[in-house]
Amino acid sequence: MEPLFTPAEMTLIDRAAPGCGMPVATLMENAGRAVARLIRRHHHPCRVLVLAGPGNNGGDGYIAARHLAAAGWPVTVAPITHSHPASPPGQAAAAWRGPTVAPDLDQVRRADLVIDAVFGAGLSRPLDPAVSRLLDAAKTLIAIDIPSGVDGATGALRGEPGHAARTITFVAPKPGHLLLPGKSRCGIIHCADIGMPSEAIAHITPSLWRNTPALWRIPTPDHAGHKYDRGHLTILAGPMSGAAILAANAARRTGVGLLTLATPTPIHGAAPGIMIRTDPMAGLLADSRRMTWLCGPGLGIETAGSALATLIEAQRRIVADADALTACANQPERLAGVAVITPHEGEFARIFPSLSGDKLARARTAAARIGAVVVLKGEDTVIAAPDGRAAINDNAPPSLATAGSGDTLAGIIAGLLTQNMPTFEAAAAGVWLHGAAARSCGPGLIAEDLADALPAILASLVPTYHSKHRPKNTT
Ligand SMILES: NC(=O)C1=CN([C@@H]2O[C@H](COP(=O)(O)OP(=O)(O)OC[C@H]3O[C@@H](n4cnc5c(N)ncnc54)[C@H](O)[C@@H]3O)[C@@H](O)[C@H]2O)[C@H](O)CC1
Ligand SMILES: [K+]
Repeated sequence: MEPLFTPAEMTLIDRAAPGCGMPVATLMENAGRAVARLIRRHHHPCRVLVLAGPGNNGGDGYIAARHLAAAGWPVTVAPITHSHPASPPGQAAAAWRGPTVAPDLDQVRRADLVIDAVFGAGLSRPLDPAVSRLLDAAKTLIAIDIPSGVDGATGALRGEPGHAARTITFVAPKPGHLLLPGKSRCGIIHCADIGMPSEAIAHITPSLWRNTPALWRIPTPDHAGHKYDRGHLTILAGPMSGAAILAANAARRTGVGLLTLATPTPIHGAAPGIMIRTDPMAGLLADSRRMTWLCGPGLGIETAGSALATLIEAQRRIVADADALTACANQPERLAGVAVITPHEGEFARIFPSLSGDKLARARTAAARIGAVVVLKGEDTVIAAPDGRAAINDNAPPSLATAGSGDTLAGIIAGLLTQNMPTFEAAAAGVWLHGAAARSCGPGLIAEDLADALPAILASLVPTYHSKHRPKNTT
């Protein structure tokens, strides 16, 4: 699992380090060396200017400068302000024997590569515009820990940070590396091991992770199982039946045993393996095996709203999307009892108009308020559980911004839930699978492609699945 630590949590870890036998100066030495090593690995020797701030981030910059200079690179340091001589960054500055210049635009323009070591975790107020101008003038900018001016906890911009080509952070990435708009300033993100003792890291119990397959486990069918063991998903279909069909196709690829489209009027064009039922919901709900339902895509706002209430009353496991969310505009209490909601920012704002703040905080607050997992979609989708756990997804390509993509995501999540995957894990896995499927399709993606791309992605996650189930070679 890949936890994400806020700057405040990172500070607690840093403070615990000396008590675990790891002085700050050694961590700083390791951090600066890691920065120099990564720069040498990814760039050819060139003129380097280090913009160094007053805190430990600046200290990392001085040490990176020393290691690059020792490797023969022409390096100059431009201190933005000076540090206390007795502090670890002050000592790192004192150990710098190379050229030091005033931070001005000419110096920046003369450099081929600029290291942003101005502020990291300690950013406490907006960046001075004069510093922004320097960072903005860099030909190639490499940020230490986080681009100066990006709030590591939220990804908000405090002032105008530069656009880094790469960012080298330590111990664990921070939420601000994955959340917009901060994410767009980080470039390629590297996380370096600086020898932080595990006892110091253990001071923090993570509740936020990068959404990777280490966070969840995809259900696999049992050898002796039958289709009912893999669950029965019912998807409500309405006037825009294509949305429900897209969701159904994706859900079936996740491995559900049976799938019904419940529709008031016959549907044409659905795959033959999909069951179409035109009887009233009450009849379908009489079958207790119909536990999991997807409500919303293409349904119509009024129908979705009343169907949602019926399903909640019947204590079903519900994924609410699209029209079911719009039906709850300004009335989040109508969602209490659902398992997962999958709003984009517009739908979220309609349901929770009074919630403000960063994306992570809003998703967590909403999840706690309605007692359901919230999948707040976007390039930086946040998955938040009512108990405070959250994940940030970072594998979604921009090609996913296409009609029917959201219906497909809702279908994938509902499909995993149908197979009894725990709710937070099913939502997180669904978001990741959706992104991975889109990536595997490449350019020209249409929503119909996503379901067909799922088997290869699933096989890559469960490598023993095929060999375990392939008949023995008898020749
Ligand atoms: N995570 C680790 O294990 C390690 C991280 N290291 C690096 O240390 C920094 C965090 O260091 P810290 O000294 O706490 O903060 P900063 O360097 O960001 O600067 C704090 C300093 O700056 C002043 N300040 C803040 N914002 C502004 C502003 N907008 N304008 C002017 N001045 C500002 C603030 O008052 C303080 O004086 C982390 O990012 C890593 O790079 C260590 O090397 C050890 C290991
Ligand atoms: K920085």
